[in-house]
Amino acid sequence: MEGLASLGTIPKVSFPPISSSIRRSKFLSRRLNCRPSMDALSRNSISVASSSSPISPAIRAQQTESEAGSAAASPVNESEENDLKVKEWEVGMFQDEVAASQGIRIRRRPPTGPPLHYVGPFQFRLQNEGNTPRNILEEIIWYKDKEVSQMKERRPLFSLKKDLDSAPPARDFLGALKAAYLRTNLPGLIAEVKKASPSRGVLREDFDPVEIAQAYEKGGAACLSVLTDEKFFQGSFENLQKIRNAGVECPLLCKEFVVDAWQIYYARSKGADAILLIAAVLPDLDIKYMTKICKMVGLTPLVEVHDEKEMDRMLAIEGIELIGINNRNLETFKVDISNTKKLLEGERGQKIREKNITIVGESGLFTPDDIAYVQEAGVKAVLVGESIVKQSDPTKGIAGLFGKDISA
Ligand SMILES: O=P(O)(O)OC[C@@H](O)[C@@H](O)c1c[nH]c2ccccc12
Repeated sequence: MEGLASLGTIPKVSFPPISSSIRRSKFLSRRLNCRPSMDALSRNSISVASSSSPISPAIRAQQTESEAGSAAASPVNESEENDLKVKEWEVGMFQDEVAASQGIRIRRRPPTGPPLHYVGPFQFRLQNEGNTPRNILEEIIWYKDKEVSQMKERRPLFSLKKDLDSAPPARDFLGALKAAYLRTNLPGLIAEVKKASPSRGVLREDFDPVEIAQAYEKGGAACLSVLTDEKFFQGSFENLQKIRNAGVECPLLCKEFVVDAWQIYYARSKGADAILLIAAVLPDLDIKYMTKICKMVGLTPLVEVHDEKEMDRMLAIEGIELIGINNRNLETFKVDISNTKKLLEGERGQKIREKNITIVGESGLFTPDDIAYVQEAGVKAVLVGESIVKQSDPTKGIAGLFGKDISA
């Protein structure tokens, strides 16, 4: 399992009963709104991931890469295409099972609708219970899944990779946070360039991302976080690029909802220095694989957790150096800064210190007392948006947040 991230091939298994293969193909054709060929229907041995090696978007990115490479040389024929689609369906199925076994409630994409012959009350029931997102995070993730697959079609991985050489060099995000802590004896600030959010609406009407970024830098921010999600947060990759190209020296976190390793390459190509990975969305294998991809391309992964279970999962993974504790529950929007304290207490806190992991307190921080509270709890950095972005002068907003000028 550990080595899965680096493998180029996926283990082959056979579907024992031919009928289940046919069922899957039919099911898939409904889901994909296409008809699988007889070839795919009659095959009882196709290449899929075995359930002992749950495949993730991470692996899909690898597949995309090799698919992209081979597509140029030889066009994929119909039966191969069908096999691929069957495989994708299998992959999705295992992904949700694996995620659920790790306590992840967020489903990566809507479950397939009811079989076509189901009518009347069944359709009604299934639509409400299955195919509607259960909360805002799930809604964002389902949308992101579609958005990313469209973006991938326009910019396949192999072409994206070529851009990495010409991307502005990655800077040391974690190093900047540590240096700020040493310099000020206060948590290093990741100041967020955030126009709006689903829970708070528009935070700032006159939103000039570069001006805000420069004001944050002037105010003593160690790093910046730039929302790139357009639909729910009114952010963009254009903002990220503009800030980077304007010469802002603070390392930049790409604040995204990552569901596919492709997004990591994309963020780097746009000049990001770090990227968020959300444990409530990504199973362990994705986190492991994606952290490796991040390191390969020079991005610092910031892994976000919001409860004990997610923290324990991340503490069991080797090589994680930066963990954010979100005080906002992304499923309910409830904000409670005592969450940071709760997750750093007792043995957990001990383990975090032993592993020398830097903890970021995220969300709902407004006053010097809030900062002191999370610092006391053990954080060495904070991620702050609303309270500083709303100030007419965000530079002063930072001084207000810390109760003193931290720029010197
Ligand atoms: O505006 P606030 O409450 O200071 O929060 C900032 C940041 O923590 C929040 O925007 C955030 C934390 N994790 C996220 C994941 C996705 C989108 C946004 C977030």
